[in-house]
Amino acid sequence: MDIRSHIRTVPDFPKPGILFYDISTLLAHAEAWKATVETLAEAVAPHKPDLLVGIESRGFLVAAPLALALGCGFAMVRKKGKLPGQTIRYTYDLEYGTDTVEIQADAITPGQRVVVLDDLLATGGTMAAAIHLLRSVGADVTAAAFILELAFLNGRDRLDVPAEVLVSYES
Ligand SMILES: O=P(O)(O)OC[C@H]1O[C@H](OP(=O)(O)OP(=O)(O)O)[C@H](O)[C@@H]1O
Ligand SMILES: Nc1ncnc2[nH]cnc12
Repeated sequence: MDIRSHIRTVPDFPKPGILFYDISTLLAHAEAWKATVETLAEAVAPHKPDLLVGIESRGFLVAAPLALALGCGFAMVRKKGKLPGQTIRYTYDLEYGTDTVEIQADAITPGQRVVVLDDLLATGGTMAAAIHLLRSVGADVTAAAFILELAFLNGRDRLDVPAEVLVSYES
């Protein structure tokens, strides 16, 4: 299955000059989406996760079916202000401004092996922040995994765990 051919690119979204990589078309194609989840499951399984974590929101779409395929639990890293109970927050720099991610303090059993999922690796800032947050609640983060990476933005350089990627865009 050619997963790349099911990812749509949309110019000038969300602002002029940005090429948006849209996974809606991949999600809508039953066979391509099934192959995506199965291929990611093969890539992630060797990292032996106890738990998968998805980053809001497109990361949830990837991590939840993968957790079912691998027989793992699933936990959420969310944008701030959306999780009940005691939470831990981490604020990180974006190209312009800052963003804040949050997790429930009891989402991880200390020492659990965690693989973090997102749809797309761009600058790596979001994934690096999620990994920082997960470690602060005791996770042993063994890998990050993505459907696609924008390799020309060098997001892997911001990660200190292996990154599993199905489709790489070089330019
Ligand atoms: O590597 P980075 O430069 O940090 O960018 C990647 C992040 O950007 C997108 O999320 P977005 O904030 O657009 O939210 P969404 O998933 O809710 O659409 C994408 O889903 C990643 O989480
Ligand atoms: N170019 C892009 N397309 C889709 N999602 C993104 N998140 C960060 N950069 C993106």
